[in-house]
Amino acid sequence: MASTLHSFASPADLAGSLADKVAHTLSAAIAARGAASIAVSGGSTPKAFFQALSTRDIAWDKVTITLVDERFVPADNTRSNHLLVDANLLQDKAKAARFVPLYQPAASVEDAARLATKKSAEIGIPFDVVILGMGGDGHTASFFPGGSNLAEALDASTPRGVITMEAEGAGEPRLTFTFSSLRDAALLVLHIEGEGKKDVLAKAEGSGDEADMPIRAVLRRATSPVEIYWAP
Ligand SMILES: O=C1O[C@H](COP(=O)(O)O)[C@@H](O)[C@H](O)[C@H]1O
Repeated sequence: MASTLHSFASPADLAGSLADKVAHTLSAAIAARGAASIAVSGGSTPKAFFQALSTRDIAWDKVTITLVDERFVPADNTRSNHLLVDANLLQDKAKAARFVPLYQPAASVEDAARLATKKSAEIGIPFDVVILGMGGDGHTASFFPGGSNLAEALDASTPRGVITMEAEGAGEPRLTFTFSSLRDAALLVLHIEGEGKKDVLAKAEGSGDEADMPIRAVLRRATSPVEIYWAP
């Protein structure tokens, strides 16, 4: 599926414009179906976007928010993506939204993945909005190069849901939605910032194995157009 690059003069400009686009998409879904869903990424990039989105006028009580991936750590851990969303997105007007966490206080990360799959199945498919990030190693969500379950995660025939991932570059064991869960969002965004990530994107757009740069699976095989939002 084709991708479109949207470039902005600054991260603040990007955050405002992406917040407007997402708010519009969520509101359209609410008008059509009475509910809307969004799966967001963690990491350092989305903070300003989260803060901008939280101020937008949406019927937030009809919106379900979840994460595309999470570390197997509780929500009070400083590395938790849930904590980032709590502090920056579930604020202001967006306080009224429902949040479905991927982390579950289970005995193992595998048990947590099963529970997260069950709970997230209630959200409805496909997601209205998916916001992906990308690491310097070409990972997206928790699709890490060398990841323990990477082939399963990227296989389009793997059922929708949450699986586990362990990888050298990942730190803690991870929980991640599969590629099949994310590829068909009504609005599928790749949000990246900085010249370094633009170079990584250019490399990913070239030839090479998906396993080396898993973002390639999204760029090559997503069934929705990929809207790339970039600022220096
Ligand atoms: O590990 C993660 O990193 C990526 C990218 O993070 P960033 O700090 O480079 O913006 C993120 O998309 C993913 O959700 C997160 O778990």
